Amino acid sequence: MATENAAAAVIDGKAFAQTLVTRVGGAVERLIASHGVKAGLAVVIVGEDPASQLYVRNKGETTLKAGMRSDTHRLADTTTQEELLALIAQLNADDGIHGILVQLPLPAHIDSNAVLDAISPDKDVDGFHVVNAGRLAVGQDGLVPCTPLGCLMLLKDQLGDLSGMNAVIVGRSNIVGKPMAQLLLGESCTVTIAHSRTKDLPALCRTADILVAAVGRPEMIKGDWIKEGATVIDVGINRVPSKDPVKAAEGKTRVVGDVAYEEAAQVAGRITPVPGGVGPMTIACLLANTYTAACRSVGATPEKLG
Ligand SMILES: NC(=O)C1=CN([C@@H]2O[C@H](COP(=O)(O)OP(=O)(O)OC[C@H]3O[C@@H](n4cnc5c(N)ncnc54)[C@H](OP(=O)(O)O)[C@@H]3O)[C@@H](O)[C@H]2O)C=CC1
Ligand SMILES: Nc1nc(=O)c2c([nH]1)NC[C@@H]1CN(c3ccc(C(=O)N[C@@H](CCC(=O)O)C(=O)O)cc3)C=[N+]21
Repeated sequence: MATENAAAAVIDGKAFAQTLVTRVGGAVERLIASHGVKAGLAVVIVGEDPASQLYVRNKGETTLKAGMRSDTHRLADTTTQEELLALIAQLNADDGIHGILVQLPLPAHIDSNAVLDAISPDKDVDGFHVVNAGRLAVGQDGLVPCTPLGCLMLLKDQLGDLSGMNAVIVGRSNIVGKPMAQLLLGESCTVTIAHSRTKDLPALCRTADILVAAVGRPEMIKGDWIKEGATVIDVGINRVPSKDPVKAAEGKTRVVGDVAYEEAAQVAGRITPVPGGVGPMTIACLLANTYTAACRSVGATPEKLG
């Protein structure tokens, strides 16, 4: 039965992420004290996309906040694949760098898979290397993609044991949908992955106790697609014109998710907002992965953070 004026609990990813960054900072300090190693992250960005520049700046600032080394390599969009591969080889060989992130998307003249697979799997803090995808699939320790890892932390914090729950993931990308499915399967959820060819997506979504939206289409998932009381994780980051027509005409934008938040919040039990939900968790998990990689590089056991 629908409750009148029901409103979902808002999952505060921003606050959770801040706590996680603080915890990573403490663990980083202890690794310096015990092993003399300061965790270091290198971020590589090719080209001038303003949204990418913003993410890269946020990542750099948060990395420093956690007491880590943060190097940013800004390359022109005319950079050749060979030049990029040479930089990665140099970072792979650098003992002070434990994590390497190459910001996606890359310019069209560069083969992204070739670049991602050139990163040493032990430094692949994005978890995009085929070896880390394989480790996740077979349940071995590796590095897990940051966005799905952050979503899982929020879900476990909210719901505790996830076993037996029906999880529907909308989106099958290698960076979000597929690894999210592996993680939830690992938690003994019953997992369904939906995509652009899925039949009757609204009906499928209504079966979900856990609904993860990673589509890249602004506010596509409507309130009446959601089962009452479900937990909704909105991964989408979409820039749309500002609500104010004057500001919109000036080119001002706002960020919305893949879920129609206002109506979904009337039905869901819990929901992540955009902004302030999954996005900040992605950055916090990037730091956690860099710390984990730094520990493994010296044979230390990483502290449990999530
Ligand atoms: N918060 C964060 O930290 C991050 C947010 N994002 C955001 O998450 C979203 C998804 O990103 P990403 O996974 O890279 O996106 P991709 O574009 O790689 O994948 C989108 C997926 O959605 C599916 N899809 C597209 N249209 C529909 C539709 N009408 N019905 C059902 N499924 C559909 C596609 O299906 P098909 O395979 O059939 O084409 C595809 O599997 C984006 O908004 C992105 O900005 C991404 C990374 C990190
Ligand atoms: N190699 C690689 N790894 C990535 O992890 C990667 C990438 N490439 N390319 C781009 C996407 C996108 N992404 C985001 C990370 C944080 C926020 C984030 O912190 N968002 C805030 C602010 C949103 C805003 O206002 O713009 C929030 O949601 O609250 C968003 C998006 C990482 N990505």
